[in-house]
Amino acid sequence: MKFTKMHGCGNDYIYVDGSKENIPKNRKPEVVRQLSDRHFGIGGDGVIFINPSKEADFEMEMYNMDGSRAEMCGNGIRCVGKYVYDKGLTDKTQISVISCGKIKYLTLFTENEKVLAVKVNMGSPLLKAEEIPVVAGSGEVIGERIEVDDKEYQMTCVSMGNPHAVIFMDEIAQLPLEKIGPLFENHVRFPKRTNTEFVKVLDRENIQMRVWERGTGETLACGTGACAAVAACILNGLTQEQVTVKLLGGSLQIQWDRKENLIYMTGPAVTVFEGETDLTISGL
Ligand SMILES: N[C@H](CCC[C@H](N)C(=O)O)C(=O)O
Repeated sequence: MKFTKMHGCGNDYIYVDGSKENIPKNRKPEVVRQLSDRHFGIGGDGVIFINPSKEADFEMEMYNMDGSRAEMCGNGIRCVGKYVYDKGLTDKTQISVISCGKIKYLTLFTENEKVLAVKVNMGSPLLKAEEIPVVAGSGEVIGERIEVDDKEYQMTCVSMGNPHAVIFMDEIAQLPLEKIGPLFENHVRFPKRTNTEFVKVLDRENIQMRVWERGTGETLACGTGACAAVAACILNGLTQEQVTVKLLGGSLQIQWDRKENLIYMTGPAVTVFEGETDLTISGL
C-alpha cells in the first residue's frame, strides 16, 4: 500500500489514496492502529484516506490513532488540499472537501507548483449542549463547571463537527496532560468523548494552547481545537475575532467572522516522505 506522510504544525497523519487501496471498512480501525504505531508501524497521529466524491471535489475519511473515526480534522484537511494539488489530482486552487456529510471550502496558496499553506472555511461553530454533545442542560455551554480528578474546572464547549471542551488557565506548560487528558476525554458528560484544549490567553490577539485529542492523546497541534479555542475566547470576551493560536508544533491563524458566523483557519501543510508498506508485514 502506497502512503504519504504529512503534517500540519506537527500533527502528523498517514495519507492514503482511497481510490487505489480497497481496505474493507470493517478492517480500517485495526489497519489504522497498526499503521499509526510509532514503533511497529509507520507512525502517526492517525490515518486519512482521500476518496473520490460525488458531493465535493474529494472526500476526507479521517481516523484517530486508536482507530476511531472523527467527523473533522483541521490540520488534516489542509494536508488533503496539498496532497491533491501536488499530486496533480486537481489543478484548482479553490477546492471542496467533504467529511462525514459536511463540505468545507479550501483556498490553496502555492509556490513553484506546490502548496505551502491553506485557508479553510471551517463553517459555523455549534454551541448548544446537545450539538457538542455534552450533558449540561440546553443552550450554550460557557464557563460550565466540571469536576475532574477531584479538581473543579470551568469549560466552554464548542463543536467544529467534532466535540471540544476549552479550559482557560493561567499556566499550561506544567499541566499533567497524561493524567488529566484521558479523564476529560472519557468523562461521563461527553457521550461521544471529547477533545480538550487548555488555553492561556496572552493578549487580545494571541493565545497559547495545548491539546489532549480524543482518540490520540496529546498532539503538537489541533486545527479544529484551535478554532474551538478562539470561539471560546470570543464567547468569553477574551480576544478579538482574528487570533494567532500558538501550539507546540507551530501557529495557526484563526478568524471567527461573527457577521457571517463562519470560522476561517489558515496554516501550513507539509509533505515529509512518500512510502510503501505491505500490510502483511505487520501481520494484518
Ligand atoms: N481527534 C479529533 C480528530 C482530529 C482533530 C485534529 N487533529 C485537528 O487537526 O482538527 C477527534 O476525534 O475529534
